[in-house]
Formats: sequence, structure tokens, C-alpha cells
Amino acid sequence: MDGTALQVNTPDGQVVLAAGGPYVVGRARQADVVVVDRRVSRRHLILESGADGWLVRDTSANGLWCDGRRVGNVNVTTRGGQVRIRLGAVDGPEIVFVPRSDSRPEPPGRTEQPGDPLTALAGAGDPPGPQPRRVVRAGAADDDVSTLQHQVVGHDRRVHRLRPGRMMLGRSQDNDVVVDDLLASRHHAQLRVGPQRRVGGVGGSGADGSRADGSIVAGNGNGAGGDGAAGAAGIAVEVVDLGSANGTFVNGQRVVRAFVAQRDVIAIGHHLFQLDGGTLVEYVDSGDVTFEVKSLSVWAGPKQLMHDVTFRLPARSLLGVVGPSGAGKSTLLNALTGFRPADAGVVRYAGRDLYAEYDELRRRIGYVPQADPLHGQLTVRQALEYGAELRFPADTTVEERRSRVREVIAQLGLRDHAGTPVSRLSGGQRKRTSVALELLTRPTLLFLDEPTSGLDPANDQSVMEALHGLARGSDGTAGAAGGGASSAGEGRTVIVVTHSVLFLDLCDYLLVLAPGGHVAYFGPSEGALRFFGKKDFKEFVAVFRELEATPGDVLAARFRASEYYVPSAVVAPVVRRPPALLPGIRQQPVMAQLSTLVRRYLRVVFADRSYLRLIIAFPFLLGIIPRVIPAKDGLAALPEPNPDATKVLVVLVLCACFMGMANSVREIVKERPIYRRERTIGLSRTAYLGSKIVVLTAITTCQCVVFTLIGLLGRLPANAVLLGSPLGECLIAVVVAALSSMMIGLLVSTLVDNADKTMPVLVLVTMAQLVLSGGLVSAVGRPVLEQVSWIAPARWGFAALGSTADLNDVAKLGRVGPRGDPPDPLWEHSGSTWLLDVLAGVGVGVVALVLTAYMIRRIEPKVSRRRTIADPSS
Ligand SMILES: Nc1ncnc2c1ncn2[C@@H]1O[C@H](COP(=O)(O)OP(=O)(O)OP(=O)(O)O)[C@@H](O)[C@H]1O
Repeated sequence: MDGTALQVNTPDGQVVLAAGGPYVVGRARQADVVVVDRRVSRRHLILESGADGWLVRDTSANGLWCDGRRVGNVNVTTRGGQVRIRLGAVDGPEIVFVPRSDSRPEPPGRTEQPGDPLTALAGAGDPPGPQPRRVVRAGAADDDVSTLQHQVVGHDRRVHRLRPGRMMLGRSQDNDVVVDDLLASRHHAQLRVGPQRRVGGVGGSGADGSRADGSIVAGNGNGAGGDGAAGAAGIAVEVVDLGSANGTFVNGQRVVRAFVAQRDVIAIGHHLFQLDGGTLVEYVDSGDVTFEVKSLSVWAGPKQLMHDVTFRLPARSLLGVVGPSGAGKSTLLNALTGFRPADAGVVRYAGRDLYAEYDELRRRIGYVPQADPLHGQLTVRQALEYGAELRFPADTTVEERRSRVREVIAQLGLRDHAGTPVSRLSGGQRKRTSVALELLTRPTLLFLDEPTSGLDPANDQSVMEALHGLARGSDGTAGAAGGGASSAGEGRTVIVVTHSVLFLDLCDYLLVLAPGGHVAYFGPSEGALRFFGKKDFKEFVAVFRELEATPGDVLAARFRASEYYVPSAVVAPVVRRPPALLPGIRQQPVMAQLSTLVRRYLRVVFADRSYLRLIIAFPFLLGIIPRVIPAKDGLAALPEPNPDATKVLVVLVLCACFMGMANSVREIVKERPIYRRERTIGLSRTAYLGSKIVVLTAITTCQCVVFTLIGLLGRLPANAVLLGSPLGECLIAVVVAALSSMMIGLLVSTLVDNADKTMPVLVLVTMAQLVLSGGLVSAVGRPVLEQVSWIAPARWGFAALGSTADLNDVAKLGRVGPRGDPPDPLWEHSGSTWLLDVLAGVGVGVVALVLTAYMIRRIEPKVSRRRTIADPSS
């Protein structure tokens, strides 16, 4: 025996087998190397080492395939180098055998079928060096839905015995299978287990297979071929979603009810279930899975923004993505998160196609945007509690959410700052709070967009250390932030786009992008220093200059020629159907979200004491302005024109319009990052705008009442026209003008990209309203001005006031000489005219609201599904 170890690379993992054997490779669970694909036999081949190297003995029905031909037994020798074989068909899953003299696995960045050997499935903490015989469970072809469970092997594995009848799954303790996950609803799904009835063979069942006698017709369109629905145990199992917030998934697709076969994967939150004979095996996605990117390319029209990006990360690793401005980092981030999928290539999480199974897998993705999605006025704990309320199903209890918030606060080392308003945190603490917000739902893939931008080196280091710890599943923040509970056991893949180079050594891997989205380097972070000829990362800024000065394809070629290059599998492109549009990811009904958002908004308002003082003082100060006008005869009609009446009413309505718009004009633009992030986690647009309208309407109406009373005290119009109360009519007119202006303010707030830009717009719109109100300049009989005035709330508010006050008579319009203004028909002292004015004012507000609801889509994150997918992967 020559003692050579054998490295076996399967589509989703690696294992190094010590000399000896025999080792079985096949579909059977008991195989030493499991490759679950329907083309693979249960015991497909046997590996044994001998004096001449390794012998691959074919024991399968469908054979071993090499270079398009079926082959017999195969010898693998050190001299002959690596051997590639496909199992069961010419395009079956490929296995690569690499004879190794050291029996140590290759580093993940350097293998052709890369992946952290053994650790990809068994955890990152394995010591290097010779490994005992291990089982690797490998994935199969893209379209094989029966191959999922093996890639999500975490540490936790529980077995539940199936019993005939109905078994409940959910978060509360009264379920047969308790799913300890806040993403699961209290009563989430039901398994209906019945005797199997074969009708027309396996796969023959229709929609609802339940039968009057309680038995279930076996068969499932998405089942695993030969086994049929739970057929091995003579039972049929159907899973029924019980209207859960987060959904029940079978093989990555959300289902209302579906039959499940052996090896189908039922997913509820992070928990995955699989039938195994008469049992239900439960696995928890604990982050011990690989993340793989193959040949990703992105185009914008004819321009290619990303070229053939390929890399593979072992479980629990931290990847830093760096590159000069415009290199394509954001484009890559969008492709990896699935927000804007790449036009070609594959992203695999745990061997599963992220794009194809996005509906389920997007719930495992956390994304921390560059701008912190936090309200500065809320304390860390409050921000997280409201975040939890929006992220978890409506049936979670306050205590459950609080407990999870306490955990993430500890995990990120924020215990000492839990009661501190976010605005008073240091940059690093604030960023850690943003990360904590994402960690609430325990994502196993965490993306961060420039988390350290604008931070000083100390904070930069604390954030990078925290990320390093999060990837490992250890508490990386302890040193930086004074300790916290250990979160060991909860690892994740962390991918961080950064401009900061000082602490890149804390990353396990680096991906250096060159302009045009070319890969200038991917590999271990210390390898990057060698590759670019630098001593430490402080010198790395010079690398960016070099990258900018050199064409991207030259840099990519240089990398391809290096020892770090990992080619992706070269196979013919496959065209896949574009994935269907996905349903929303909303956890709670709109009204529940509305309630959360209204409470949060009120808390933000009340937490900001100076703002609160301002909105209280505002109506009193504005009320003084109309009082400055002497108006000794009030609004009364005199034998001669009473000019003071017009002035008082113009000032009143202008103040209302200004106040309404000032209240709202910054409200959306200032929390854009929050809105964008929350939209992706299921925030309802209606609930969001609804919360703004509810709170702002309450504030604006109260203000209007105060300043209208101050402004009109002792000078009310003599007679009402419709409601019997001149004061009531004036209040309604003022409130309508203010609220419609408030809606215009919200519209402006969605249109501008910066809160500073709202002030000039506020001034401009207020001055325009002054002119268009008709109080300063008559709009009657002046084409254009008259029509334009119809879109001004001030026009209708002033007209309604004028109608109640009978301003045509009070100002003696049409009676003061040939140059005097004509009477305004909208000021007619009649109930119908007043009503028309008020309704038209409301109409302007409604139009502004509809436009706001439409335009707010512009600032939402663009999540697009790609059109056709040329998939160059195997
Ligand atoms: N829709 C588009 N159409 C055309 N070109 C685009 C489009 N989107 C992005 N680009 C270009 O693609 C390149 C990569 O953009 P991207 O924003 O991904 O770079 P980046 O590395 O994130 O830059 P920065 O570090 O400045 O944020 C840039 O040259 C950009 O101008």
C-alpha cells in the first residue's frame, strides 16, 4: 500500500480519505461519501487504496462517465494526477479524485472544487492535519430538488416519530413538534400522516390527496423519483401551512399544502425537516454551510458591469470585498443578496441555488446598509424592540421579542448602551446596533455595505472585530465593548464591502475587484499581501491606484495566471426559466404594522424634546401673526370695503399651509435608509404612509385649532353658510388647507434626496401659495393663473374662509371702480360653494397622497428578478 490519501471533491464538499478503505460513495445515507442525486446508485462506487494507488470500483447500475464516455473501473495514482468522473450519466454529478501525499485538505481558495474541506459541513473549528474518515454529503444537479437536506447539516439533529393522523408543528409548546424559532408562527403547519394508497403509480396524486377513509394518496410532483411520497415506510405525508406569517416551504418553494416524499425538505424558519422512513428528522441551519459563487456576470444594456466572478467561502468565514470606486462592489453586493440578481452565473448557499429558492433563502439573509437604518431619538433597546415587532410574526409575545432583543444586545456588546439614544452612540456602537437589528432574525448570511465608512480607526477595528466574531459564532465584541454573552454555536457567513484597508487582516478572505467588475484577487487575506507585493494592509491603498490605472481584463488575466485562481466548472450554459415574481415577505397584517409604526413615530416625536417644544410653540407664535393686523372692525361687512378682513384671512391660510408642509416635508427623506431596509423585510407601504398621515394629521390639526382660535378670537365672520357655526367652518377651512399642504410636503419629501433640499422647496411652495391663494392677487378671469391656482391648497382654504366670511361683499369686489377686482365665484356666501371649496381642498390632498404613494417606489430598494439565466454552472 502506498499510503497516499485521496481527496474527493463533490459538487458541494470535500473529504480527504486516509489510505485504506473500502469507502462507499453513493446515494445511501450510510455511504461514506453521500452524493444525493437520483442518477446515483445507493452504492455507486467503492474506493480502495492499494500498492498502485487508489482503485475506483464501479458498483452502480448507470456507471461511471468520463469525457462523455462510460468507463469501467478507474485507477487514481499520484503520477496520473487528478481524475474527474461523473456519476450515473454523461451529465451526472461530477466527482474529482485528487491523490494527496500529505492527507491535508487544500486551502479553500485553491481547489478546483473549492470549499473548506471537512469544515464546510462539520464546522470551522476542526484542527488541521490528518483527518479521520468523514462523511461528506454532497449536492447534485441544479434541478434536483431531492438533494437539499444534506447541505444544511448543522449540529442539531432531532428525530420525531411520525404517527398516523395530524401532527402539529409550531412555536408554542402544545405542538407535536415544537419549532423553537421566532420566525415560526405559534401553530405554523400540520403534517397529515396516513396510510399510502397507490393510485396509478408514484407521482399520480392530484391536488388534495386526503381521502374520506383517512388514508392519503401517495405521490408528489416534486417528489424524489424512485421513493415516492414517504413510500419507504408505507405512509403518505402531506404538509399543510396553517396561515403562518413566514410560510412553509417544500424544496425551497412556499406551499399551502403539498405531499412530501422521502428526502424532500420542509423548511420552517431556520428549521428543516426531512422524512426518513417513519420518522421526521429535524435539522437546524446553524450557519455551518458554504457560500459559493460561480461565473457571475452582470450587464447594464451592452455594458458588462461584472465579469465572471467566482469564489467559494467555507462556513463561518468573513470575506472582505474591496476595490476602487466604481469597481462594481455594489453591483456584486446586489447580486449576492439577490436584490438584483446577476444576469448569468449561480450563487449557492448550502449548495442551494439562491436565485431559484430565493423565496425561502432570502429569510436567511441579513443586510446592513451603509446608512444606519435607525431613528436617532430612540434608545438602542427601543430601536431593537420596534425592529423585532416588524420582523417577527404578529403572534410573538412581547416577552419573546424582548428576550431576543436582550440576546442580540449582549451578542454585540451593547449592554452598557441599551438605554442610550442612538444619536449619542459612537459610530462603532451605532453600526453594531444596526448589525444587532439584523441579527434579530438570526441570518446565516450577513452582508454589510461599508460599515466602517466615516469611522475612526478605533471604531473601525471594533466593528471589524465584531464581524470577525459574528462569522465565527464567538463573541468578537467582548474585547471592544466590555463583554457580552457568548453566542458560540451560531456562526454565519459574513460578507463586508469596505473602503477601509487598515483591518483587512481580520477578514479570512479578500475579494479585490478591479474596474469593470473583474476579479483582481480572491483568496486568503494574507495571500493578498503576497499577491500584490505589499508588507501590510496600510500599503494597500496603493493597490487601488494600481487597479485604477490598469485595464480590468489585464488584472483578471494576471490573477487567473496566479496560484490563487480557482476556475469554475466549465460546462455548457443552461437556460433556466426566469423565477416567478415572489410574494411579499410581510410578517404581520397591515393594521398591526400601522400600529407599530404609529407608536414608534410618536415615541420618536416625544423623545426629541426640542422638536416637541417647537411644535407646541409653533401655533401660538403663528397665531400672533394675524393678530398683528389691527382689523378693528373684524371681518364685518362695512358700507365701504374692509381690506383688513382679506389680510387676516390670507395670513391665516398661509400660516396653515406653511405649518402643514413644514411638519411633513422632512419626514420621509430623513428616514430613507430606515424605510428602504424595512421595505425589504416586509414593511407595508400603506402602513408606512398611514403612520405618517395619522401622526402628522393629529399634530397639524391640533396646531390649526390653536392658532385659528388665537387668530380669529373676537373677529369671527357674522354668519355660517352650512354648519351653523362660523368658527367651525373657519376651522375646517384652515385644517383642510393645512392637511393638503402637509400631503404636498410628504410628496416633496419623497422626491428630494436630501433633507437640506427641503427648506428652499418649502419657501418656494409657500410663496407660490401666497400668490395662488387669490387673496393677494385675484385669480378670477386670469387664464393660466386661475387654473394653476386649483392645485394650491391655499386657494381652496382661502375660498372656503371667504365663502363663510362673504368676502365678495366684505371687500366690495366688482363695486369699486373699473380697476377693482371682480367678485370670486368660489367665495360666494352659500353652503354649496363652501362645500365645493372644502371638497376641492381635500381633493388636492388626496391627489398629493396618491402621487406620494406612487413616487415613494422610486426610493425603494430595487429587487428585480433576472430575465433569462444563462447558467454556466454544473
Ligand atoms: N444601471 C447602470 N447602467 C450603467 N452603468 C452602471 C449602472 N449601474 C452601475 N453602473 C456602473 O457600474 C460600475 C460599478 O458600479 P458600482 O456602484 O457597483 O461600483 P462600486 O464599486 O460600488 O462604487 P463605489 O465604491 O463608488 O460605491 C460603475 O462604473 C457604475 O457607473
